[in-house]
Amino acid sequence: MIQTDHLTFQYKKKDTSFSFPDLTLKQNENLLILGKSGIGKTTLLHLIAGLLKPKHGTIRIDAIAINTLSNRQLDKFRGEKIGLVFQKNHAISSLSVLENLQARLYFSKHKIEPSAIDVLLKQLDLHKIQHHKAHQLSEGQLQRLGIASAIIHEPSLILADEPTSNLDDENCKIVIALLIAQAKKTKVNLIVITHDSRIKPFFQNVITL
Ligand SMILES: Nc1ncnc2c1ncn2[C@@H]1O[C@H](COP(=O)(O)OP(=O)(O)OP(=O)(O)O)[C@@H](O)[C@H]1O
Repeated sequence: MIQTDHLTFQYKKKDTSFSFPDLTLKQNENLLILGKSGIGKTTLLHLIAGLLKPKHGTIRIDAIAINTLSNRQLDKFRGEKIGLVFQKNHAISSLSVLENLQARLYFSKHKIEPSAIDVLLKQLDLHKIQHHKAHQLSEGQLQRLGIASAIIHEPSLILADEPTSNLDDENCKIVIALLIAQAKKTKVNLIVITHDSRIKPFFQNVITL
């Protein structure tokens, strides 16, 4: 469950201030946030992820007002509860697919059954290349590794920043369907921000900034 109230933000040394519409997502609900380049989509996603602090307003995730947490509490909260899918891959290039996932799990301190890693590798069609180093992977494989890394620790919120903008139509559909299926399977909220309107039909809740 996510709720934002009267969120505003201003970057240091920047005149422009952002004022965001209130968002409410019940358990299992997904949201697509559209908007033209520079409107503040990534800023909003980073506020929800606790990577930025709002100037005013509140962000509640599972009833916890994250803007009241200390930086240390926030790091812990984010590591455990939030799965971030970035536009660019953040895989460690010298590690294999499997090692990247194990590293993500290690840092989240979350324990899962070893068989659950296998299941995820299969679901994301990464099992045959699980021992390949990240630097050997294609863009599509890296994108799927990015999704696996974002959800391996079973977060309660998945946030995806432009997950499809570098993908062709077919891979765009595959990636968005995977994200939605994963969110449904683990009964968590999914928020996607993009200017890629191809993915609009996949979402019931859509807002444009
Ligand atoms: N760290 C920063 N410091 C100062 N200004 C920033 C910073 N990050 C972003 N901005 C500015 O804030 C505005 C909104 O940026 P943001 O990245 O949130 O937009 P966006 O809607 O996600 O854009 P895009 O679709 O191009 O990624 C832009 O004008 C950008 O230049």
